[in-house]
Amino acid sequence: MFNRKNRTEIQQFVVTAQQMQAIETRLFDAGMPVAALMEKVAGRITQRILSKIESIPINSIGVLVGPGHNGGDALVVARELHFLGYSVIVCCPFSKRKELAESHFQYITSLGILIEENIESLQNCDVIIDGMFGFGLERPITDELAEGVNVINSWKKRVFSIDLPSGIHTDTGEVLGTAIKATYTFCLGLWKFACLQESALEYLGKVELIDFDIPLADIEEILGKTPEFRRITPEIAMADLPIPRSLTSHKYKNGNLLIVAGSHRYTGAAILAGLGARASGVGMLSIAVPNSIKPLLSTQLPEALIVGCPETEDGAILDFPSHFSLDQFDAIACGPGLTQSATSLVQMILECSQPLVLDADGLNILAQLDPISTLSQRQAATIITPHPGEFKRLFPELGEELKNRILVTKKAAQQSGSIVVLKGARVCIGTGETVWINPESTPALARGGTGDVLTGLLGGLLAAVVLNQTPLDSIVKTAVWWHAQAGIEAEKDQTQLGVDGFTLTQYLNLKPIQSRFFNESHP
Ligand SMILES: NC(=O)C1=CN([C@@H]2O[C@H](COP(=O)(O)OP(=O)(O)OC[C@H]3O[C@@H](n4cnc5c(N)ncnc54)[C@H](O)[C@@H]3O)[C@@H](O)[C@H]2O)[C@@H](O)CC1
Ligand SMILES: [K+]
Repeated sequence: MFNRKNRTEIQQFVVTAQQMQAIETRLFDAGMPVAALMEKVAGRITQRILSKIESIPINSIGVLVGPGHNGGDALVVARELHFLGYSVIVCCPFSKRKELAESHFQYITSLGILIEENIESLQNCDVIIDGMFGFGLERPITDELAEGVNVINSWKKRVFSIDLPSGIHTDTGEVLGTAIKATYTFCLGLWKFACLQESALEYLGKVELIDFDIPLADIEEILGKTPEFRRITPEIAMADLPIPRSLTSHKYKNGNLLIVAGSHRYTGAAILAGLGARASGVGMLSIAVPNSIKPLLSTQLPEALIVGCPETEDGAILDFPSHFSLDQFDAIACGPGLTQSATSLVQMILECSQPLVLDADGLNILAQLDPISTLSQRQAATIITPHPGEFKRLFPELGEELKNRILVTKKAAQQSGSIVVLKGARVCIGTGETVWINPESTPALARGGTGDVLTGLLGGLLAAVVLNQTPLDSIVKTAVWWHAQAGIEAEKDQTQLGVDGFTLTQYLNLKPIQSRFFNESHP
């Protein structure tokens, strides 16, 4: 029996407009008629829209139609909804259409479907289907068309965008002039970059992929055997989580992590990183902090070995205690709350030969040390976790390119030879060969302290997998996805304002996060 599960991997692939066009061209060259494909795709879009509107009372549906094949899709959807008995109003504010769109336009005219040119004519519709532009948008939306889009947005109706919200750049996700604010975006065939770019987030609404059976061989031909840009799925995120443990497992097999964090001023950062590492299940945890805050850490993390360190006059770590060796650790996580006074310590850590997660002040100190050459010289893997501000300090010449977060992450990873975790609403992970993007998160995580938790979690997983030689980038995906899912779960219980760093740590080991994966992969 045909098993559709082997198509779940297409949920991972992310394409540019150019790549999508190249893939579709292969289908057409192989003999798939363009009109047949449009018919098939629009049929699936119709089904998806129906599943969202079945339970709500609908008097009429407005369909916004553009001049190209996005408009063609919309016309077929309009026709099908008409045959299903819905009252449909089509609005096409263009006098010229591509041939196939024109043909559908003529046919729906013959069916007596109401056709208007003025966008205001959709004002009384209960829902709007946006088929104005898809990946063929080539210039900003201006003048009357822009006014029309803004009017639609002002109605705050339920809007279903076909492929992309009209006005969104397919690759950067930027708004070109203005853009439709969708309630749902049904991305067609393969995920477009824009669906994972932060600049488009306020416009996308909920995003869903509509698979239309592009053969995997055609995808592979254009994207290669291991596509460069990938979306993290639950299966991918959990694949390398080091569970279940062997029945004869012991603490030394589950990683030995050293966290270097905190200062007299930022005590909490060390605690939150420690709690993040605790949730990772790491076998052995040591936390190096300034001597004066050692008692506090011991109270909060009784299982950890707290290493009290000599401190600077302003309460930062000056150095490790004498006879302290970094060699005993499987991995090091360094940075949260150190302050910039810990420069010599960070320099020493950068020179060690342990895999390293570097965050926060660790990154600010690195920024002053010729970051690219320092990172390139490291003998072990380095994972850096900058937010955009830290990123600009580390890679000033890439600062301007931050509008395309996916591409800029790739460049930074290639230049530095590190795994780059660019933080934000859609975290991008650059490994040199691949950029992974986390598709789900919550603004509840946008507050101080949640990053410290990620550093600890990442460090703990890193220490655990170094021993079993799992590729390190795989657990970076795990940590980023897991952290975001914990935020989402915490928000459900605690509201969007209730997810402080400590609360977040209490949700990391929640069963629903792991069962979500198991439910999806073992239905
Ligand atoms: N290629 C295909 O056969 C398939 C395409 N599909 C649909 O087709 C879409 C792509 O179709 P197209 O390549 O025709 O592109 P679009 O339908 O996105 O738009 C292209 C048209 O818009 C015009 N245009 C672009 N920017 C404009 C602006 N700012 N103001 C006014 N006019 C502007 C262009 O001159 C062109 O006529 C996809 O997004 C998807 O919805 C799907 O049906 C699947 C198959
Ligand atoms: K659209």
